[in-house]
Amino acid sequence: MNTQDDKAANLAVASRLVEKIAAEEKADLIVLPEYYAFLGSDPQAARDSAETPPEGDAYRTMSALAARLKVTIHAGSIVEKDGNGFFNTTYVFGPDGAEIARYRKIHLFDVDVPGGVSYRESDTVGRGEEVVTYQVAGRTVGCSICYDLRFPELFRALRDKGAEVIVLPAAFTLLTGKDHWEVLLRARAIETQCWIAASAQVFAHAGGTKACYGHSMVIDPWGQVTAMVPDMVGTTAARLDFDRMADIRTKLPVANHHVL
Ligand SMILES: O=C(O)CNC(=O)[C@H](CS)NC(=O)CCC(=O)C(=O)O
Repeated sequence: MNTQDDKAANLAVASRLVEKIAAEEKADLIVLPEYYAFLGSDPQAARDSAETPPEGDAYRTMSALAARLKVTIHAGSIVEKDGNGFFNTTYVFGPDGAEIARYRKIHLFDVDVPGGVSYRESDTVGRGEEVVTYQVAGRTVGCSICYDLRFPELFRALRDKGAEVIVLPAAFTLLTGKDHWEVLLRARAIETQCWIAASAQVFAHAGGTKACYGHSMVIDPWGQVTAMVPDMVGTTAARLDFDRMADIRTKLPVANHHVL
C-alpha cells in the first residue's frame, strides 16, 4: 500500500485490495502492511488516528471484511490507544470476523537513518512485551512488525512457540530497505525454517518526508522468494507447501542443534 493521512481513503484502498486478492485466490490468510489505515508525519497525528478496539473504523472495517469474505485477515497494524498508553498493534480477524490475536510491536524504530530522516517511534507508541502466535487452517502463525525484523531472537522465540508461518507487516524505509529488506527476510526464513509473509508500504508518505521501499514478498523455509510485488501498490499470493517445510526441518535440523 501507499497509505497517506486520510483514514477513510486508506481503508477504502485496503478493503479493495483485500477483496481483489480474495476474489482471485482461495486464500486462507490475507496480510496488510504496517499502518495501513493512517500514515502521517508527526506523532500527534498518529495518536489522533488511534483506536481503542472494539471501537474504531479500521477495526470494524477489517472485522466485517473478514466475516464477509470468510477469510482470516492479518490486519497490518494501527495505533492502539489503551488507557493512557499507545501501541503499534496488529489485530487478526478470523473467518467469522472475531478477533483471534493481537500483537504490540516490541522493537521501536528510534533510528537516525544514514543519509535520511530521523525516526523516534517511541515518541508515538510504547513497547509491546508479548510474543504472539495464532492458528489458521491448523497451522501456527507468528506475529512481528517492521523493525522487529532486525532482532532474530524474536523469530527464534516464535519458532520455539511452534510457528510455521511468520507474518511481518512493514513500512520499511527506502534507504534501509534497498540494502537490508530482502537479505534480512531471507535470513530469518532460513534460520527459522518458516514461511514468511511480509506486507510493505511503498513510495512517498507524509508530503514526501518519508519514503518506503515496498517489495512485499513471501519467502519459503529454504529462503527463496516465491512471490513479490514489484514497485507498485498491489497484491501477490503464494501457496505455502508445508511438506517442503517438514522436509527441510528433518534434513537440516538446526532447531535441534542450538547450543546457546
Ligand atoms: O514511516 C512511518 O511513519 C511508518 N513506519 C513505522 O511506523 C515504523 C516505525 S517509524 N517503521 C519502521 O519500523 C521501519 C524500520 C526500518 O525501516 C528499518 O529497520 O530499517
